[in-house]
Amino acid sequence: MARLEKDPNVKNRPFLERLEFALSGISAAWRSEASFRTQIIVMIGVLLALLWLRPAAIWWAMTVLAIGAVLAAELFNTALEHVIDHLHPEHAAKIKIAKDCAAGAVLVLCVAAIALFLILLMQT
Ligand SMILES: Nc1ncnc2c1ncn2[C@@H]1O[C@H](COP(=O)(O)OP(=O)(O)OP(=O)(O)O)[C@@H](O)[C@H]1O
Repeated sequence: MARLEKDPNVKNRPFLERLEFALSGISAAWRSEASFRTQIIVMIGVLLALLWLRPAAIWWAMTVLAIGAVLAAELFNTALEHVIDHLHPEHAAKIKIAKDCAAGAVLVLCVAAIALFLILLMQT
């Protein structure tokens, strides 16, 4: 297996190339994860609702943070799944706990984001 930390062709590339790696990760998650696609579509709906409701700037800031947190957690969850499936494709009780916890982290942030949106609706 290639050791990436010693490979000058992979580590510490220029900013634009690292940006391309990051966008490629987002694109891979979009293609492989139905939940990531659902979250993005829901988030677009939430942003359209904000455009219509025109709440105070603080609500925009909190909503954008909540959206970013949910999508970032889903990307971490997807990253973890890929690493685990590559390193240990077999069924294992510990892997179930690891994957369930990662999915639980996404769920916690989704519930918090939904709660934030409901509070916003009650305030406007
Ligand atoms: N190798 C494994 N060993 C034990 N349980 C596993 C394993 N792979 C998956 N599971 C179980 O199946 C669930 C779903 O698996 P996985 O996370 O790979 O699929 P997913 O549909 O992409 O999930 P998510 O909606 O969280 O992205 C896990 O949360 C875990 O409970």
